[in-house]
Amino acid sequence: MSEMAMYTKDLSVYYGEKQAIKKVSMDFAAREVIALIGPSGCGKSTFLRSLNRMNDVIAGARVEGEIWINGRNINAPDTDVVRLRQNIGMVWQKPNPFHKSIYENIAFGPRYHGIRDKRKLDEIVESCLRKTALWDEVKDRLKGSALALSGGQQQRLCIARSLTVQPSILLMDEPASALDPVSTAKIEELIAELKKEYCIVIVTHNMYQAARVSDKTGFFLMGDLVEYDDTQKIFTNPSQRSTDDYISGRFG
Ligand SMILES: Nc1ncnc2c1ncn2[C@@H]1O[C@H](COP(=O)(O)OP(=O)(O)OP(=O)(O)O)[C@@H](O)[C@H]1O
Repeated sequence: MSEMAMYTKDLSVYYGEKQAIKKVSMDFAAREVIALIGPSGCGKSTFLRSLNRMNDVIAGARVEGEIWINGRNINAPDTDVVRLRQNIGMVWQKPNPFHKSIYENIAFGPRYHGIRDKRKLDEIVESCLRKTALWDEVKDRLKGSALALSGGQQQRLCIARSLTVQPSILLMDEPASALDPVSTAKIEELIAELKKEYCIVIVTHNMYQAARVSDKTGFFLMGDLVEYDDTQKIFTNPSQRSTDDYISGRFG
């Protein structure tokens, strides 16, 4: 059996009276890519955000149920959310590098967590940029502004930034939807490479992308997890009629 990175048990999320996620139980294996798909408004981003407690900062949002990582329910009130977010990195739809140099974007997190030694920081910067295949493209301009990079490079920089604090899980909310096809292909190659080390949960509207990059796929509809299975099964022989309708483009 594959090693488990995380699982949810009866996870529900409410915005005020409205229930956006309905008792979702889902497991995520280490070193696998899990795609979350479904029509707009079905709750994919809400579910993803709850996995590293980002919904805590949304006014009116309330989370019920359990999320287990390393033998702890991270929804418990005594969870150290800063440490939790070290373990679970997040990459957003729109690249959001800091208005700082390429080097500082990567060094920021480790420095925040107490690493001061310049040689150690240099090592982290190089290794994270290598992991995201950016090193050769930027090694001669580490002091240059991150904002001068292309959109695709900025997104890979943001992925590199999320790796600096040694997470085991990466959450990605439509990481390539703002990028051109070549940059998208690079992000997909990167995901295939990163899954050797990390569990990656990705929300995508692009079903071809889900089919290309993921091992397992979860189909959400109106806050319910309708079906969760091997990606190949979901895209060739789903068990539920609504999954079939969605992947065949009959709605959504
Ligand atoms: N901050 C919020 N306050 C109130 N309701 C919200 C909030 N964020 C999302 N919702 C509602 O929760 C439901 C799920 O939204 P969510 O953004 O998670 O869906 P999604 O599947 O990710 O959609 P999309 O694919 O369009 O990004 C929707 O009905 C949405 O209107």
